[in-house]
Amino acid sequence: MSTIPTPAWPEDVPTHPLLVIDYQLLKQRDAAEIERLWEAATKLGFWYLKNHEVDDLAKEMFGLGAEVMALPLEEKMKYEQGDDGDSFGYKKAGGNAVAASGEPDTTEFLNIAKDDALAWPNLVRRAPPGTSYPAPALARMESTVKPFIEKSLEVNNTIMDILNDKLGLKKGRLLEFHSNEEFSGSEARIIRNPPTSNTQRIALGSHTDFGSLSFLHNRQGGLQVLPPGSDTWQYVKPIEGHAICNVGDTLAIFSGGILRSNLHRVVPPPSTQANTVRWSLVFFSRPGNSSVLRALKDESDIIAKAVATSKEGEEGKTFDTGSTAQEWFARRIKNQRLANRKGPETWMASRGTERVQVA
Ligand SMILES: O=C(O)CCC(=O)C(=O)O
Ligand SMILES: [Fe+2]
Repeated sequence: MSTIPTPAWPEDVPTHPLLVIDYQLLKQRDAAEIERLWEAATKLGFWYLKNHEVDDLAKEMFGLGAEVMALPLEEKMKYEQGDDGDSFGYKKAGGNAVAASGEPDTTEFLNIAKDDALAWPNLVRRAPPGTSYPAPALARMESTVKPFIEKSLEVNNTIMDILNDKLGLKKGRLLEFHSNEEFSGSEARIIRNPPTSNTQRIALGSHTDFGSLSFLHNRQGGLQVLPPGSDTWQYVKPIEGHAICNVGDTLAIFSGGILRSNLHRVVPPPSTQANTVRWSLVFFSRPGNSSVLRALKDESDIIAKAVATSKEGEEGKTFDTGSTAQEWFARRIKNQRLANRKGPETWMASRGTERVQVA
């Protein structure tokens, strides 16, 4: 899979530009680069990240993904995530709704818990081998998954540390929520989407990400964002060597809406890439399970001001969720699953900070 060259992006397809942020400059805490990151994280909530040092590890992960997804469905289903709101494990194509109508998704994915990868050779979140993760994932946990997760954590933690300081929080506050000492929903996800002749078919429904930061690697297009104030979905063009990073719900909530968790979805790749199997890979950083999701307004004047001036009834309402990170994820995951669907209300119950409802 990773050896088959990806057809070039069709230049006649409109795309939404993202700022390109240089990870090496962020590591040096370059002031101008920090300002550009801040602009990206607050306006759209998406940016490209270059020079991030994870490309080789991402390639290895794609190789692992190809091995896992080539297994018979029956074998993969032994490691299914289940219907109770657990994310780790395998999700078959068609397992989730993509909209209130209950239309099924077309992507299959494997989620591997950060906690399991870091504790390896122990498995601390999933049942023992045989019911935990498919054999190729266990075989490459040490050589591939663990290094990918460790490096992704380094990248996301660097970004989080910078955003923390810009938000006026005490040093290291956001990182406290994301400590390795507590179990969390943080996970690596490998996604496969088969080609389809139906170019309108939604692969992964409109959503905001559940956690704090997402670090995404893809080769083909198909990811779309709904830019603020627009009702037109726009492709994000994949650029070789550039990851795509985005802010999720929990950072939006902690920051009182200053950081933006933007709606996105996945549709089939356009024209030149339409006949290819689409692969993507994400590392999601999520807060420790017991973290209470609310704006940290008593810890930062900047956040307090943002909450005070936010519009009544819109964002303001969602900043005090009354929910822990664990409850937030379980609710969202559980209610996306078609096995749990009662009607459109199940989809509505799966929503996070999404402010615009798109059917
Ligand atoms: O595959 C992609 O490009 C995006 C995947 C995504 O949005 C997700 O898994 O939350
Ligand atoms: Fe997403």
